[in-house]
Amino acid sequence: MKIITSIEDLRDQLSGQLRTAFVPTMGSLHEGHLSLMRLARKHGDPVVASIFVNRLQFGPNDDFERYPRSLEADAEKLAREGVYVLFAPSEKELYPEPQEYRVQPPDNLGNMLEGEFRPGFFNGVCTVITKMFSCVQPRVAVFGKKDYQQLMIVRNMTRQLAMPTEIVGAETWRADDGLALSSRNSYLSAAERDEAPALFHCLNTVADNVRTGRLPIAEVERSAMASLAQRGWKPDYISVRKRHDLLAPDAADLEAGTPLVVLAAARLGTTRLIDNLEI
Ligand SMILES: Nc1ncnc2c1ncn2[C@@H]1O[C@H](COP(=O)(O)OP(=O)(O)OP(=O)(O)O)[C@@H](O)[C@H]1O
Ligand SMILES: CC(C)(CO)[C@@H](O)C(=O)[O-]
Ligand code: BAL
Repeated sequence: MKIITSIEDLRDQLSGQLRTAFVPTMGSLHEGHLSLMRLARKHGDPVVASIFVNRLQFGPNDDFERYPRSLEADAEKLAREGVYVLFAPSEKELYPEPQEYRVQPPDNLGNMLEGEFRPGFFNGVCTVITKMFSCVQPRVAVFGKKDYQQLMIVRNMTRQLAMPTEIVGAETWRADDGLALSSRNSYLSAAERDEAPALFHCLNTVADNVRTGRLPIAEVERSAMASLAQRGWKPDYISVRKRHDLLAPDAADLEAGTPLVVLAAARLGTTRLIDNLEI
């Protein structure tokens, strides 16, 4: 595996490649990331991964400085997965001047859920992904469903901007107790790690209650938020949405059996976790 830090070297290395499969990450790699590499291999060749902790998508009080970084261990894991190139640019390389040209997702999708609680987050994601795609020129790129709204926004962006990259979604990789793997899980204390699967259990309860249809959805969401809060969590949202546009379902949607997903974000101590479940 080649570790490349400059855009120019990356272009040289990948010139003439028409089937590149790309997996962008922020590093601190876990089994969920590695499952994305394996899926990428099924969709193209060579597989290119990136590691870049993108300051643009962090708010002023977010964990940019604290975000875990482990480039050497990450590179070993990627090499074992048969990744051809690891692109790991410095901030100076990717943002040599203030990034004034930005890619702004539409308000409806970009300002709800994660966008509401992390203002500017999706602007930062869309901007860095557009720039990464311009560097790597992938035919396919793989994103995890754990970041459900991000996957949808990136997919819509590539379609509306006619980018020549197909977006593939990967299932969420979980620990045996149900917790979605996430780099931020490393912030959890032992006691918090024991508590953390409650978020996924809560999503399952919501899904069960929506399926039975006995309670109004708003009531199901409220009671899920309350039960997490009672366990010491600080939930930002637990929300049932339509899978295709992430809008709240109305009675006609429920009647028609429109596919739904429940999305959640909550703080456990100082760690903010997100997860979701297709119903
Ligand atoms: N458990 C998982 N299963 C499948 N894909 C995942 C999982 N965790 C992360 N990914 C995907 O890996 C890609 C890179 O994500 P990222 O580097 O932010 O990792 P992360 O574990 O989500 O970290 P964070 O703690 O920042 O949320 C994204 O497409 C993300 O959706
Ligand atoms: C897609 C991404 C690598 C962009 O920085 C990041 O948002 C992530 O790791 O999910
Ligand atoms: N996993 C998505 C990137 C972020 O939370 O900043």
